[in-house]
Amino acid sequence: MVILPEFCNSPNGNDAFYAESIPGDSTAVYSQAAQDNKVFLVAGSIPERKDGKLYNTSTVFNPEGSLIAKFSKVFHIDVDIPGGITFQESKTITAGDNLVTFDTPYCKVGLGVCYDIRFPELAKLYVDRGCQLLIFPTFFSVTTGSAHFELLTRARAADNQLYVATVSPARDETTSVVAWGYSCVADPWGEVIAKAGHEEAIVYGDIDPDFVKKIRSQMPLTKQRRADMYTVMDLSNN
Ligand SMILES: NC(=O)CC(=O)C(=O)O
Repeated sequence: MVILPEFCNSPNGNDAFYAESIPGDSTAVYSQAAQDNKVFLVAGSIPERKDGKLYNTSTVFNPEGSLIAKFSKVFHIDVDIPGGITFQESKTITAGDNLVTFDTPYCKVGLGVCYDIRFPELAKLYVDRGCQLLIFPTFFSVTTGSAHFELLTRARAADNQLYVATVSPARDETTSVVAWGYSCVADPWGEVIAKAGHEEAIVYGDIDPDFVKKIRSQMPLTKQRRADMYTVMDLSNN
């Protein structure tokens, strides 16, 4: 499986990006690349134009090149951190309202995009749907990435006892939002098993579904939840 970062075909900024429909020129390239290389391709995310609105959408292609999943970012990054980053994604992007999973011969995968990783309930719902791997194409800024990028990757992995892959663009100091970089993969114990620096790189992480089972049987957090005290309900449209 190959994973690309958030906005992998476009600049990222409050309003400076290039949008297209799905299917479109970019997804045609992704489909061909998945087929040529016989891989599952999680094609990061792209600004999607649909029904007069823009979405931040991730597409997934199987090794035959078919589009098998499509997820639009659920949570807007609307933040104002003086001296750091001001971003109002809700001004331009419409939020998605579906959870999306896809099956591979190896494991079931749940999708989020970037800021979605900050909402533990989303990841928890994917556990309930049987996922062993969560994928987040991302574009964290240097301000928030230095504080939270690895922390959130490890936290979602440890509290859900599954693998989490967070994939970032390399850092480019000339762009309006400078990406943090440091793509990484954390395992169900919360350890980082693969990590890039901030420069361009390919990072390889081995996903072992048996290790997910082992950690969950040694420490059965899901069974130990107190449903008599609280619940997280899946009200997603699909
Ligand atoms: N770009 C994002 O959606 C997220 C981000 O930069 C952050 O959470 O920080």
